[in-house]
Amino acid sequence: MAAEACLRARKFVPSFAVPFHKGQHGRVVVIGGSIEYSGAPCYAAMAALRTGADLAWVICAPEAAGAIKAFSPELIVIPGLPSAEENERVARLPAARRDAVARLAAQNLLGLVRAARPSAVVVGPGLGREVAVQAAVSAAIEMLCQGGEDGTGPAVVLDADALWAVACKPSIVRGGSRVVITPNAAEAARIAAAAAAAAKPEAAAADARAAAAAAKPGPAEEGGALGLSKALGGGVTVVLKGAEDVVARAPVPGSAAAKAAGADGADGGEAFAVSHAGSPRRCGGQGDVLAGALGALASWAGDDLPAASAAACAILRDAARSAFAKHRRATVTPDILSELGLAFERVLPDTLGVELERAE
Ligand SMILES: NC(=O)C1=CN([C@@H]2O[C@H](COP(=O)(O)OP(=O)(O)OC[C@H]3O[C@@H](n4cnc5c(N)ncnc54)[C@H](OP(=O)(O)O)[C@@H]3O)[C@@H](O)[C@H]2O)[C@@H](O)CC1
Ligand SMILES: Nc1ncnc2c1ncn2[C@@H]1O[C@H](COP(=O)(O)OP(=O)(O)OP(=O)(O)O)[C@@H](O)[C@H]1O
Repeated sequence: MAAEACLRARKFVPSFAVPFHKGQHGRVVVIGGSIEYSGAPCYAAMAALRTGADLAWVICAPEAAGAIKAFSPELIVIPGLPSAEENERVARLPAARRDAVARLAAQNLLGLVRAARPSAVVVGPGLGREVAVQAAVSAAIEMLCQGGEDGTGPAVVLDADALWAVACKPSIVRGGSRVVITPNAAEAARIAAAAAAAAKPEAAAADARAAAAAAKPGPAEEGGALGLSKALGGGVTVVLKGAEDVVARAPVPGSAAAKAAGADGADGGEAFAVSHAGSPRRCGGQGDVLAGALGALASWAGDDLPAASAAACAILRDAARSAFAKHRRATVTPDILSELGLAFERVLPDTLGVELERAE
């Protein structure tokens, strides 16, 4: 199934045979980066570029902007998230006032996102969990997942601390058909517990948060990813990361896909494991690379986000394996970034569309 999904992905990768201008192969916006975590958004944005996107933005906390700019001149850096001072101020506000401030901050954030005219938005790497940042990003995710007025908005990839926002309020992704979430075992357990708590009659917003906080990671089996997509209302693609990555998407109840599946007596949806050989090294940041690579692939995938996800997982694993072969125990995430181009061609061969001159 993963091999079949990669075959699907080969069909939507843009070729270099056709003339195009800067931006047409992907404009990826990463929302993340805080004073503690400035590496994660860099890894995600650089992975989008190394996978083939033309332009990458990072919208980050003002305190992180200098460090992110210093990482690479390739990145367009916008200090558009609430500052540490703003986080302290908002944390002292009463809840109702906090919501109003969050809505305004979310509108500002979306204004910055729209100005970039993105093909994909990756939310979460290095975002942190400060109150004002989480409130603004949660409201922004909810708006992004609605897909814009004509339903043709950018693909949305939610990773790392954006998944904390989903665990606090699972309904923010409901109805999102061009949305991928990329939880590790801990993040999947939080979202599953929160979605189950939120589904109970008369559940309060605090119930989901309490259930998420108490959740413990369990075994990541295939039913887990499909079950998670279903618990989130279907339509959302889930990439459950682990020793093998499981990609799944349940149909939205009442949709044509759900009705067709129901006629067969099945629940429907798609679920498969990506077990492409990876690296034994578990240095931090590999999830960020996956999220950024997925941002580029999702830009081209239209509705086929399971195929984009399968390809991104296989490419990340292949690149990590190559990096480990060269650097062994010294492998760090930038080594994996350097391997993405060749890994892409091994996983999705014959997608360049042009002949390369052979070195003598
Ligand atoms: N250089 C940088 O800037 C980097 C920044 N980063 C940024 O850091 C932020 C926080 O991200 P995060 O992944 O540390 O947070 P979270 O999900 O709470 O995990 C911690 C908890 O979950 C558990 N746990 C984790 N994985 C598990 C597994 N597979 N299976 C089972 N358990 C697992 C783990 O368990 P423990 O280690 O305690 O056993 C612990 O309790 C985020 O913004 C991210 O982008 C990183 O990207 C790295 C590079
Ligand atoms: N045990 C494993 N063996 C091989 N590959 C793995 C293993 N665990 C994770 N991976 C690969 O690493 C990728 C990132 O997974 P990981 O669990 O490290 O994410 P994460 O915790 O979100 O990372 P980050 O450090 O960026 O926060 C996965 O997509 C998967 O391909």
